[in-house]
Amino acid sequence: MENIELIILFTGKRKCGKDFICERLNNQLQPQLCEIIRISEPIKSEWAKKLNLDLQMLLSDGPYKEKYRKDMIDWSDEIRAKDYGFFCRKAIQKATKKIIIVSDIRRRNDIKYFRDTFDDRIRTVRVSCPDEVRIARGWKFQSGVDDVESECGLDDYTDWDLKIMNDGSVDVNQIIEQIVKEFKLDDYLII
Ligand SMILES: Nc1ncnc2c1ncn2[C@@H]1O[C@H](COP(=O)(O)OP(=O)(O)OP(=O)(O)O)[C@@H](O)[C@H]1O
Repeated sequence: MENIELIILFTGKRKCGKDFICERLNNQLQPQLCEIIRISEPIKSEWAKKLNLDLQMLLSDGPYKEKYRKDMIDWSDEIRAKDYGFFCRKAIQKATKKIIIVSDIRRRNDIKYFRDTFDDRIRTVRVSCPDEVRIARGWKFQSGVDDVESECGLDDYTDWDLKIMNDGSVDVNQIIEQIVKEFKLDDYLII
């Protein structure tokens, strides 16, 4: 983890396009230098082990993960209550590259964990998108998921290094250019 130079934390509501933007950014950066990690990965792998489920299905973006989302939130919150950095630590421990993109920051304590551990190597990005666009992308309000801390905990957080509107009106290449410029990632781009 001493090797890490920069960790970019992405956050935003369900279906705002966090994962989409992170994948596009990562694809433009040199693979030996940059990687995406997901806090949901250790949550899902522990959950899959516990219930003997198919981890790959759980990791994919589809109805399978939605079926278990609420139960995973409730269960992982029990673990966080004892150790708020548990899943963040597990996720970052596997990282090996210099530039780390975290695609699914959801809580103030997630930011706190990274801030306390990596200090000025952290950058934060808030991705936004109107509800009607999220709906068009498959979002449907779900009680116990959309009205709990994992969705709303960062609604009134304001200390973002960068805010992005991903409503489809801006070309995603422009969004990536903006991120590269803001965080001085030019040296890491694929030439
Ligand atoms: N700018 C965009 N242009 C076209 N499609 C997009 C754009 N942003 C997101 N999408 C599509 O919208 C869907 C939801 O995006 P994505 O999975 O990245 O959201 P998310 O914020 O990671 O959601 P969740 O929190 O549910 O994991 C995906 O199918 C993705 O391809």
